Amino acid sequence: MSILQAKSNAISLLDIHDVTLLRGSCKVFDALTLQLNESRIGLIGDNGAGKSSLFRMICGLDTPQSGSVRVRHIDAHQVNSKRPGMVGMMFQNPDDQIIFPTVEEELALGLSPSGISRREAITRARDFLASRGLAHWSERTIGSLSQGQRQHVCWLALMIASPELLLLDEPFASLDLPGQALLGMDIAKASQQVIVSTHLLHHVRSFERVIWLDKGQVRADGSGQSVCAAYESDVAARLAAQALSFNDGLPDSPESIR
Ligand SMILES: Nc1ncnc2c1ncn2[C@@H]1O[C@H](COP(=O)(O)OP(=O)(O)OP(=O)(O)O)[C@@H](O)[C@H]1O
Repeated sequence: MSILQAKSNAISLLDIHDVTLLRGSCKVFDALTLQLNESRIGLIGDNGAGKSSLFRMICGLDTPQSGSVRVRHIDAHQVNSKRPGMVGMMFQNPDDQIIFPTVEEELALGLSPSGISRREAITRARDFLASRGLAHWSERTIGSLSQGQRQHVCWLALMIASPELLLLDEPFASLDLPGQALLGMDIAKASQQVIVSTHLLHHVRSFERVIWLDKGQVRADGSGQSVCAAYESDVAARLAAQALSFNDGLPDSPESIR
């Protein structure tokens, strides 16, 4: 099914139950439980809150020490073997995602679960790029692309692969304003379940559900409008408190000394 088709009612069920996750010596999640059924879900929170770690568990890259992560009733660590191509992740850093030296080869990789020949996959990748006005990118080497262009390639690779569940980790971070708008429109049109982690709150404010993670815990969970507003108020309060304590620590102004 093409990602460009109108939004359908096909919604994945994602069940995270009582999960504990350690990364190195860091306990990222402790008894985390979430059921994620909405078609658009935003993940927000400070650096280190656990957003990427949640994605890594869902796509089976990290296995929790206890609890379970099930995607459409399949254990996350078995998803790749049982249903190849069911979950797709756009990594925060394009260099963690891109494997092949050219754009068309990278896009063709996403078609391999369909079992078509490499030649056919390359042809489809070229056609897809042409349909996006990017025919001139086909044979471009990844090394010749800017950071934002690489991020764009990562999104194109997910689009052509068309997994049932899309996990987008900071997908807007390096994109210019037109690129952000285009990606926002692509996400809005996608037929799949999409979960977006971002620090750019306007991209998820209209989502039906946004989860604010705070040190691995769910701090707020509700409509995009309400959760983004709660997070912004908290950040504003923290900055105000920090400014106060900073001023407390400053030496007296010359006027007050006189
Ligand atoms: N490879 C690692 N080894 C040890 N600890 C890690 C590792 N990767 C992440 N962590 C820790 O896990 C916690 C969650 O990190 P994570 O990358 O999931 O946060 P995040 O919310 O995605 O942050 P950001 O907004 O900066 O992308 C942090 O405390 C981080 O320091």
